[in-house]
Amino acid sequence: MRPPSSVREFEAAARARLDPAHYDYFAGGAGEEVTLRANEAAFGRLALLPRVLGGAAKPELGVTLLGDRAAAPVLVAPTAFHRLAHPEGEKATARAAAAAETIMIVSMASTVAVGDVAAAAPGARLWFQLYVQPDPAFTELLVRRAEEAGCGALVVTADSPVRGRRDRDERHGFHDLPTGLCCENMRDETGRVRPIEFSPAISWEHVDRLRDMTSLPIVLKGVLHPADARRALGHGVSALIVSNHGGRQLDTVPAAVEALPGVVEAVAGTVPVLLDGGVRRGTDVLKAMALGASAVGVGRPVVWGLAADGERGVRRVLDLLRAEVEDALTLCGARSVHDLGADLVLRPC
Ligand SMILES: Cc1cc2nc3c(=O)[nH]c(=O)nc-3n(C[C@H](O)[C@H](O)[C@H](O)COP(=O)(O)O)c2cc1C
Ligand SMILES: CCCCC(=O)C(=O)O
Repeated sequence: MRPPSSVREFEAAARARLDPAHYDYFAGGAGEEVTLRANEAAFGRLALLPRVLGGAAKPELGVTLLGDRAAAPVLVAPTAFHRLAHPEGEKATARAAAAAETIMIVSMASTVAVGDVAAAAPGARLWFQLYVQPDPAFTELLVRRAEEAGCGALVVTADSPVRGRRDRDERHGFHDLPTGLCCENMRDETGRVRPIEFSPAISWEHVDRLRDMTSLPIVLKGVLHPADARRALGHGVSALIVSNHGGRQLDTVPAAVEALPGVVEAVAGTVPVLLDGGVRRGTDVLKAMALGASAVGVGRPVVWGLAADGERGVRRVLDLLRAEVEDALTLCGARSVHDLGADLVLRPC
């Protein structure tokens, strides 16, 4: 059979393969899914205003983020439970990310322990995503595991003081991983798997504690308000990810790309600003970068690739997006992803 030739087709292929409860877990959002829809729709409303006669034979797509090089400005956003999508789970995703020469942010809720992900994918550039746990000693254990696995950054998710309310999961009664799968990073010293806890009282002090705990760069994920972006700069944060968690946390917040310009303006070039949410095409990547993002993350597209065809599927999703970015860049008359300015994008009035 012909391999899918777009992220959309990968989603259809994944849907056909997955248990409906698992598809809905991956696909769904919080509440009325207003934000989930908005993430993609907002990219559609932005028009590109290309330049002509300015291209390069081989446009520059590579970016360096916190010392890690990515061949294209498309990272693997952290998503949980990859073994629900494919038996090889995060190992397959990491191998594909390594082959595509991009950075994978491993979810704390991975179904393969971060050390085993690293061991399975030599050469992979991994960052580790953390939900601060109410037990500080356990949080520290997770940080040490990420360090030992060779992760290059700690991505602290700030948009989830509680888990978002997702009707699709309620409808299916999907609350736990099936027998045989678990969040492997959550084993304590005795090997017992702890449940992931959310921390309603998570605060800037937790970021300070993490800053004291590790020399890894800290990336704050889930920032939408410019005032929070400014505040983060005073807490030793090395990068920000503008994200609404793919519409899975607080519903009716703005689309990620709509919140991006305010955050970019607030940090004024002091730290890189990344974006995730709704990126499905190379043109979306260009729009985000024109509005000031240093790179983007993709969540569901990677899961669709994994569910459709394991490592090969993820590799193809990442390669497709890379090829689309290259194509769009050339059609926009730009030589490099570093040359894009806000004048490339016409915003609706
Ligand atoms: C199935 C799924 C699981 C996710 N798990 C996590 C997670 O464990 N940690 C986290 O910080 N974000 C998680 N996210 C949010 C993603 O990192 C990212 O913000 C979002 O998927 C981006 O939107 P996109 O799916 O439209 O690309 C998850 C998203 C999805 C769809
Ligand atoms: C306990 C795992 C949470 C994963 C997550 O962040 C999500 O489903 O959005």
